[in-house]
Amino acid sequence: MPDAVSAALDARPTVAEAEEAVRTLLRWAGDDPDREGLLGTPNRVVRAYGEFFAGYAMEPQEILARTFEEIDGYDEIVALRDIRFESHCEHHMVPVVGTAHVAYLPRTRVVGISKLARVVEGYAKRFTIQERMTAQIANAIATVLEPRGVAVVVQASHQCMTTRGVHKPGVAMITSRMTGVFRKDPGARLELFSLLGMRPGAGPEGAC
Ligand SMILES: Nc1nc2c(ncn2[C@@H]2O[C@H](COP(=O)(O)OP(=O)(O)OP(=O)(O)O)[C@@H](O)[C@H]2O)c(=O)[nH]1
Ligand SMILES: [Zn+2]
Repeated sequence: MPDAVSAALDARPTVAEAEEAVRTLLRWAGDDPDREGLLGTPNRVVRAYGEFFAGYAMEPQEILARTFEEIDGYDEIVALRDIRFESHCEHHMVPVVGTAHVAYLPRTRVVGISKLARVVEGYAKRFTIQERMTAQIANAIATVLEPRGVAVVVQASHQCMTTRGVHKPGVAMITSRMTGVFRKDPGARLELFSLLGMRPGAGPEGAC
């Protein structure tokens, strides 16, 4: 875990301090935190934050640690498509919701497929930007599995663009990170896109 993240985890405020911060924001919004309907809200928000930001306590590289080597020479792409995730934009602290496609070309070992989805969760459940999250997912898989290549494609809708600011609903942000053969070999990339049901050059389908 990067030192800055683990230091921040160690220095977490108490529940009471976090609840007080929510009361301050309620007052900033123009409401009265002491009215009946809002009395339980600070504690609910603090518990919701525990879910939204569970990724800070996860170590995605450890999630990938259990691998299987008995694969009888399997040397084709392994791909997991449409992994839904919920994240939060680090600039506005509002939701980012989307899907990730994660693929790799194994060298000698594979990982349990649920672990790929857990790695997405581990990086999504933080304050982040989509580019960094995309790179972190790919880097973790590349580092631990040492495959011949990793590909991560993320498509998401950012509420900071849909519910405020520029107000552009229906806009999808698409990011990708390719390593190894997927970066170097256009044939491998084409095969990947065909497995994922994507046509190179075509527009994205099903924007969130
Ligand atoms: N590259 C990138 N930008 C993001 C992401 N999430 C949010 N943003 C953008 O971060 C930028 C922050 O810009 P600022 O000008 O500092 O903030 P702002 O005044 O609230 O900007 P507006 O959103 O344009 O109202 C905005 O353009 C957001 O759309 C992300 O995952 N990646
Ligand atoms: Zn934002």
